[in-house]
Parts: sequence; C-alpha cells; structure tokens
Amino acid sequence: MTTQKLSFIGAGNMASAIFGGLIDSGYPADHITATSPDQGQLDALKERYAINTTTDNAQAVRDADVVVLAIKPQIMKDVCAPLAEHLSHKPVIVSVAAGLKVDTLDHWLGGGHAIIRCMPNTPALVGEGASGLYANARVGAEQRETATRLLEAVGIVEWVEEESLLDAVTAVSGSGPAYFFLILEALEAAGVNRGLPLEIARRLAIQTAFGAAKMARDSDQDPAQLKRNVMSPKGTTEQAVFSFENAGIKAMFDDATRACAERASDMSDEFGSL
Ligand SMILES: NC(=O)C1=CN([C@@H]2O[C@H](COP(=O)(O)OP(=O)(O)OC[C@H]3O[C@@H](n4cnc5c(N)ncnc54)[C@H](OP(=O)(O)O)[C@@H]3O)[C@@H](O)[C@H]2O)C=CC1
Ligand SMILES: O=C(O)[C@@H]1CCC=N1
Repeated sequence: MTTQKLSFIGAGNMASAIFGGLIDSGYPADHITATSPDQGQLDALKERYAINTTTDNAQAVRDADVVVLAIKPQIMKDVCAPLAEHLSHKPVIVSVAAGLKVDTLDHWLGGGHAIIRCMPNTPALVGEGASGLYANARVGAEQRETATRLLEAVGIVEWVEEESLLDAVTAVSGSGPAYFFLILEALEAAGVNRGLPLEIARRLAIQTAFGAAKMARDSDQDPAQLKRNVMSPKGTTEQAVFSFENAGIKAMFDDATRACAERASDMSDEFGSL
C-alpha cells in the first residue's frame, strides 16, 4: 500500500467516505490531511480519524503527493484559483466533482497538471465503493497505479478512456446508492402496508438487498437469470415482477439515468466557465 501524502480539499460526505474507508483499510491517518472552512467539522474529524486538519487549503496542498478536490462543483473555480501558485511541485490532482472537465480544472489550477477525474460513491465508507476514473494525458502509468490502489482500498475501480463516459458512471454508480436507498425506503413502507412492524420490514428489506447484491456479484449467472431463479412459475414472485414491468420499471431507470447524466453534462457548462 502506498503511503503518499494525501490532502483532501473539502471534508464533507464524499471526502470522509474515502478517507474513512482508507483508514479502515490500514492507510496511515497521519498521511492524510483534510480541509474545511468549518473548524468544528475539522475538530470532529480529527477526533474520529486522527487525521491532520486545517482551514488553510494552500497549506494542505503545499507538500501533498496527491490532492483530492472534494468540494461542490459550484465553488470549485473559486477554491482552485488561489491554489495554483502552491502546486509547482505538481502533485497528482484527483477531482471527485461531478461534471467538471479535466481541461477546465487544469486551467483553473494554472495548467500543466496530471489530473484524474474520479466519480466515486459513498459506500466507499464501508469499503464497498465503486469508482469510475478518467485521466488526462499528463497522468503516467505510475500515477494511474497510485490512484487505482487508493480507490481500490475502498471498493472497485473502473477506468474509462473517454471523459464523457464519466457522466454515465455518475448515472449508474455515483448517484446509484440513492436509487437503492429509495428502493429500500419504498420496500420497507410496502412491508409496513402489508402489516409488518417497521423495524422488521426494514431489517428484511436491507438484508434482502444485501444478499441479492452479494449473489449477483459472486454468481456466474447474470441478474436476469438470478431474477428468473426466484420466479417460480405461477408462484408469488412473478406477480410482483410483472407488476413492476407493467408499470415500466426499466423505462423509469432509463429516463432517470438519462436525466442524471444530462445534469452532469450541464453542470460542466453551468459551473465550468473558464
Ligand atoms: N455525495 C456523493 O454521493 C458524491 C459526491 N461527489 C462529488 O463530491 C463533491 C463533494 O460532495 P459532497 O461530499 O457530497 O459535499 P459536502 O457538502 O458534503 O462536502 C463539501 C465540503 O466542502 C467544504 N467546503 C466548502 N468550501 C470550502 C473551501 N473553500 N475549502 C475547503 N472546503 C470547503 C464544505 O464545508 P461547509 O459545509 O462548511 O461549506 C463541505 O464540508 C462534489 O463535487 C460532488 O459532485 C461525487 C460522487 C458522489
Ligand atoms: O448528486 C450529486 O451531484 C453528487 C454527484 C454524484 C452523487 N452525488
């Protein structure tokens, strides 16, 4: 495992999911720095993870090997511009921001940087993340390997060779945890409507999702076949599955992921002006 110095600019949901997962996987906390304007938030993170913290972004990047930009896309430009003069040692830049393109980030940071765009997801916090990565031409094989190893410490990594595909990654896995939480929310409510106490419905729904995901990940059979294996002819499951299919569930996922990917692309225009 690499022990490079990592600095996270922004210490919110996504940053803490990644550094929390890294620390759980054995990464030395004293090699991790996180920044935020909120001293109270930093104190809590220092207490919980024993990482280095500062409200000074410039200080955090000055001797970092890898700088992870984990702030909202709408403030990225304002946060990047003052960092440019502190990046002459050319750390690898990893941006987790939805929508913002590598060329835009490079321009804001003064130019000439090795930049990796990463679309992670919050299950990184429990070591079960899924990240899509794209690198600009300045990123060398060793730097790719570093990014792969860092993100593999908190889940799976898939590289894409076209930047536009990161919008599709966002639509499937970046935003994806919210779809599955929505399904859990709906299934537990349906369980309550069928007469189960909430806590029992919740535990059954969560364990069923977990078991199904584990089966799908570990099985040689594709999800369609695993679904058919549960659907006994003239049994109970087909009633539910036919009901979902008649309601257009596949078209709903198609529409939802299109809207999500389009929003990622629009964000590049909305927040990515040079
Ligand atoms: N949440 C998710 O599931 C995913 C998010 N992402 C991307 O991750 C990025 C961060 O999102 P998320 O973690 O959800 O957002 P959060 O709001 O949770 O985190 C952003 C953090 O940045 C801090 N911040 C604000 N201004 C500055 C500054 N000038 N310097 C340093 N830190 C600052 C915020 O502090 P304060 O709250 O005090 O303003 C906040 O803690 C976004 O670009 C998003 O697109 C990518 C994949 C998944
Ligand atoms: O909703 C968002 O914009 C971010 C990016 C992917 C997940 N959360």
